[in-house]
Amino acid sequence: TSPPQQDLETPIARFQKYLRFNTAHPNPNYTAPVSFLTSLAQSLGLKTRTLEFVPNKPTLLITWQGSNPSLSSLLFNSHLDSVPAEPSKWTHPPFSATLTPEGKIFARGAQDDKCIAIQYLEAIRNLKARNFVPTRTIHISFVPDEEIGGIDGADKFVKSNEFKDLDVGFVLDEGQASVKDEFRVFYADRSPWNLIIKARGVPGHGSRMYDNGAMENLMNSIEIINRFRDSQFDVVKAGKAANSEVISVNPVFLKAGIPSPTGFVMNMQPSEAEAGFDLRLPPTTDPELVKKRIAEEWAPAVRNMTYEIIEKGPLRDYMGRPLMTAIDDSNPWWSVFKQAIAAAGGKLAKPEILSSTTDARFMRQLGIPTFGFSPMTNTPILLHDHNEFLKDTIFLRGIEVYEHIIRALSSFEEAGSV
Ligand code: MET
Ligand SMILES: [Zn+2]
Ligand SMILES: [Zn+2]
Repeated sequence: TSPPQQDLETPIARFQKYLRFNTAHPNPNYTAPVSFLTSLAQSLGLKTRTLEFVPNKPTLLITWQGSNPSLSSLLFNSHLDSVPAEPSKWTHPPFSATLTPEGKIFARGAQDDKCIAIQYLEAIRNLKARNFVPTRTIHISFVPDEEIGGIDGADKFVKSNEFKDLDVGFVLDEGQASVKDEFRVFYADRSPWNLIIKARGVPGHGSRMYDNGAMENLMNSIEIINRFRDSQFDVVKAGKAANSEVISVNPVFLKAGIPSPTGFVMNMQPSEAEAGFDLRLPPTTDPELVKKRIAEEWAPAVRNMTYEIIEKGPLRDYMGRPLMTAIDDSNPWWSVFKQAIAAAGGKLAKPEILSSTTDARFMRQLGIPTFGFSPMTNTPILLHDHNEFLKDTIFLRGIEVYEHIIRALSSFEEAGSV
């Protein structure tokens, strides 16, 4: 474990220091980590800028100037925030960044995604120490609010004039751990929708059986939604598609009943009942078909149902195309990226769609080729879980991988116009 007066002389110590800032929702502390990252970047001779599109929600932008400013730049993105943690369910406090004798660093954010933030900077430190000079300019962004949808974070950043001035040609954002020896790379995310369905119905005595009660109407809908969920999950269970290639719909809250001081009134049937769902749509999904299904089957007016869909971000790019980055010869960055992983001595798994969602969708919306990548092999997937950890050896290896990636991408001159 770490001494109380922690020095910052090693990459692991700097990673631990960053992990100790509590940037969990609902009250993330953004000020302290931004000032830590700012001084870290300045000690490396990098230019820093803090942009504040919404008060108290800073985006930190770090720049390593390239030798040829006429080429488009590279952007390495990560988010400052994390999901909450329940300390009582953890073996080590979630913001202690405890390093165990077997080299595991326990912290909320160790995988998602504070590892890449420090790895980007450590890779630059090492490249600078070897007098490497990038041809393309390299930007690193640290954005707020990814975990709550990115509306005040990456979305505002990519739509700003400051972003336009960066002339970004290619983006790397976070990915996900790999349980195998191969690195995973993501060319698309699923898009999130929040769905709230509300039933109204005939109220009445708890003892009566009658048709068209609110609870009955809601439960009918839940059964229908669950059948759809099964139909999607069966495809995955049969091995015909990955989790991220089907539509997921999972109930996340239920709200009904007439409250009483001891809980709920038990002999009255309520006139209203509500349920909330997390939906994730693969990039090629036709949203109109899903909306039709919701209107006609999941929350039909004939069963006294109403609904609200909250689309958390874009589904299509500015040209109306699905938000997918090409993984063929039409995207020159793909082959440069592949070569960089090979040069690092790594193996790359088949590119995937990410089951969850990242800020990459906002960059893809602009048509900028964007991959999701977090260099974690042989690591259990613990994002949003209890006891999230990353092994020191995996973290350090990731720095080397980014050195190769930055070297290759920033020296790539052919794609001058992309
Ligand atoms: C709702 S926007 C995405 C937030 C988070 N990264 C998730 O996938 O759940
Ligand atoms: Zn993340
Ligand atoms: Zn997350």
